[in-house]
Amino acid sequence: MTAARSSAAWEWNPSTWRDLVVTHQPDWPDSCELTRARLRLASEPPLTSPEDVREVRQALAEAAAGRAYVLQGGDCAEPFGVAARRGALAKDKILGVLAERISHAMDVPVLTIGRLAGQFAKPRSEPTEVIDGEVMPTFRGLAVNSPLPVASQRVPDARRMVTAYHSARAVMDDLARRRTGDHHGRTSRDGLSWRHNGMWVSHEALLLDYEEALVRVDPNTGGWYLASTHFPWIGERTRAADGAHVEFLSGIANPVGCKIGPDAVLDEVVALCAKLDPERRPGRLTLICRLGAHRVRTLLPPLVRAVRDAGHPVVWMCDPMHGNTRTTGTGVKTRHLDDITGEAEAFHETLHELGEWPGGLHLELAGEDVTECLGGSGVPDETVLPRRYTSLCDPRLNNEQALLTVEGVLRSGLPLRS
Ligand SMILES: O=C[C@H](O)[C@H](O)COP(=O)(O)O
Ligand SMILES: C=C(OP(=O)(O)O)C(=O)O
Ligand SMILES: [Mn+2]
Repeated sequence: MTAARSSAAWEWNPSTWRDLVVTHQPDWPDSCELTRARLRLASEPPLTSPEDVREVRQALAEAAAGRAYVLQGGDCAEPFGVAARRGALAKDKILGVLAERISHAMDVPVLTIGRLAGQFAKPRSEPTEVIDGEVMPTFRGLAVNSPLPVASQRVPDARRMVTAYHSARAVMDDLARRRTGDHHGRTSRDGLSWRHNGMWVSHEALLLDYEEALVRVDPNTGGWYLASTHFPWIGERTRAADGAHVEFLSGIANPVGCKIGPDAVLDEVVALCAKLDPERRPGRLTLICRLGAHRVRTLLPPLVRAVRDAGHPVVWMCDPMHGNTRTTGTGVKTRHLDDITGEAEAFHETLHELGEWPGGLHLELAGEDVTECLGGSGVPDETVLPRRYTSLCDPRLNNEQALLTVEGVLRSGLPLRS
């Protein structure tokens, strides 16, 4: 941290993160291409409006107050182009079905948020991998490199960030067209459901060169907002309270999320909350817990108490995917539906016991009949996994598995709104 950062006169701007330690950024080999990409992105139209960002924040405040539930889902790593557009519509459809089911059972409005229109960058455990005897950089999301198992294609290419933006924009345009054709009205609360027509969107704010270039000024308030998405989140690997990612998200007006994994230290989480939600505003901060099926009952209570004692009115959301990833004997990354439903159920029960509202569920789901996670009628055992395993990164739920996860949550004695 520089001396300037600790002084009271320090003021945030979209590039103050550059003074801090930044992890999980690609080693862009061509700095001229990087500069060109940043300038190009900075000149493009925003993908979201300050009004929409405010509306999502208000909706999340309802979830923080126990009056709404959030359903967030989509790919681990999003494809480009036509596949992204088809995928977004498939996700909108399944999230809508799940939201109706939850809303009906819980008697609360459900806010749906896609993991899309920007979910193009991945933090990885290892910088390299060996494929057919050749060492190559790991795939880090389509905004960085190609998933093809060819070493030259794995070199980071900053021009991909511009392609990512255009892919996201095509998805946003599709969703906007869908919205116009829908007669329910925005975030309508008629009937049991509360669905933003065409979904709100979110992604992990990992690639800070991309995100910085898409910060815009809200002409009504003069403040900054992130125009690459409605609801950015920080991943488990980049949530250091004094790190660059937290600094970056601390200055934008959007509601923000942060993943919390099993290694989180309570003091760190409290420091993180202080930095991201200094005004303790409902809707500003969502903690997306991914603790693992076998540890959630032990780890969640002290976490909830620490955040509550610090006075942050967060949305408590459950990600039952990332704490439950396994690799099969043949090297296939998968997740067991029993672990996923187990963590989701335990999360909801534990929050209920603590007198807190379980505010939502964060899923990696395909919206298609994939065979990536184990369980349900379609994927009874590991031999089925290779049949339709199309994920670019982590294994996603198919529609049946997603529905079974939701039914598990609803069976877990989820408290009805008081
Ligand atoms: O979800 C995304 C992460 O990038 C992923 O879980 C890390 O996976 P890895 O251990 O295969 O790198
Ligand atoms: C990388 C991800 O999760 P986490 O940061 O929780 O590991 C993800 O959501 O794809
Ligand atoms: Mn993932």
